[in-house]
Amino acid sequence: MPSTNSSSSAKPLPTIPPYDETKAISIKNLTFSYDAKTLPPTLRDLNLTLPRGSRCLLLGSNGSGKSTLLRLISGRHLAKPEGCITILGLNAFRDTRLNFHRSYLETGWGLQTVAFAGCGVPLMADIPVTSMMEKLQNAYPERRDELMGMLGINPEWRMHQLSDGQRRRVQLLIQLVRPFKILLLDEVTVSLDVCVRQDLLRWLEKESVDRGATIVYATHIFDGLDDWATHLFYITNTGSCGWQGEMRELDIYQKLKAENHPAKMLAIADHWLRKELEENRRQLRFEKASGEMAYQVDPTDHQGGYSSGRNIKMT
Ligand SMILES: Nc1ncnc2c1ncn2[C@@H]1O[C@H](COP(=O)(O)OP(=O)(O)OP(=O)(O)O)[C@@H](O)[C@H]1O
Repeated sequence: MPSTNSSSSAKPLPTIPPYDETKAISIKNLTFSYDAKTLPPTLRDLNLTLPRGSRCLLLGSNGSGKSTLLRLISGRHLAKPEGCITILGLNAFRDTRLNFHRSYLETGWGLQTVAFAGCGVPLMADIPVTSMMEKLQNAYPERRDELMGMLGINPEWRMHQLSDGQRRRVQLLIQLVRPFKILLLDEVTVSLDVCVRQDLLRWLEKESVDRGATIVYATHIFDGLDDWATHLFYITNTGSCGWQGEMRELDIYQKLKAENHPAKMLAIADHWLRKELEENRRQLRFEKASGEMAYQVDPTDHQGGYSSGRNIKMT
């Protein structure tokens, strides 16, 4: 697509003071509850340090707190103790300079509107792709063209006529077009086709290698991620840290790599999350058996009433 503007039209971004590049993202003793008075903590005593240019996968079961952690890093929630999360050396919640250097993409911002730098833009209006956040797109014409090519976006597409996957490609274009230092991704590849997803992952890797962008990515889809991440952060189903560090420090990963395992990340996730699931099921059976739930188990059912439910009586 021909450029309509020169890249010099991009306004200079607010500068970030020099920071320790080994700590692009730094989290110290983070415990977070949505309502400290009535709810137990969602996240417990988390610590994480990510250097500039790292790509960190967030792994955890449903409800473990991945989105919550990403929202805290993105500055949408206030973390306590105050200042326990710093991004590029700045307070993740309070420092508005970060709005220009940090990008956050989540599944939920999906289909109706996209919030970007405080503006709501309809994603389903009868407008062409080129009119979506036009000024922003035109501020970075080379990057826009590169992204449009990579995402296979036709500039003539009209937003109200797009499929979910096509609309998500446009969302990615808008959120990625301004060069970011920090990128937070919450399961954003859902509904992308397999080729675009692979190309996006490669493009993200290039951003971190060439420009030193730091990326945190929460997902349950591990295709194409076996050699993508430099770091891994596993949140358990109690919101605490199950494992964190560089991939090369993770023994099970090295073992699977040596075996040439075809789906290393999937195997690691399955190994850890299945343990949690089995423990959950065991506790559920125990609670049922001890009558703590609204069920009673028929003592003749040697499966504890769990497997078929046929011998469970409602109290
Ligand atoms: N606004 C909220 N108020 C109260 N509790 C919340 C809120 N949002 C999320 N939670 C709870 O916090 C916990 C973590 O939710 P979160 O969405 O961060 O998990 P997740 O790891 O991203 O899950 P998934 O893999 O299913 O997307 C869940 O138990 C959820 O019910």
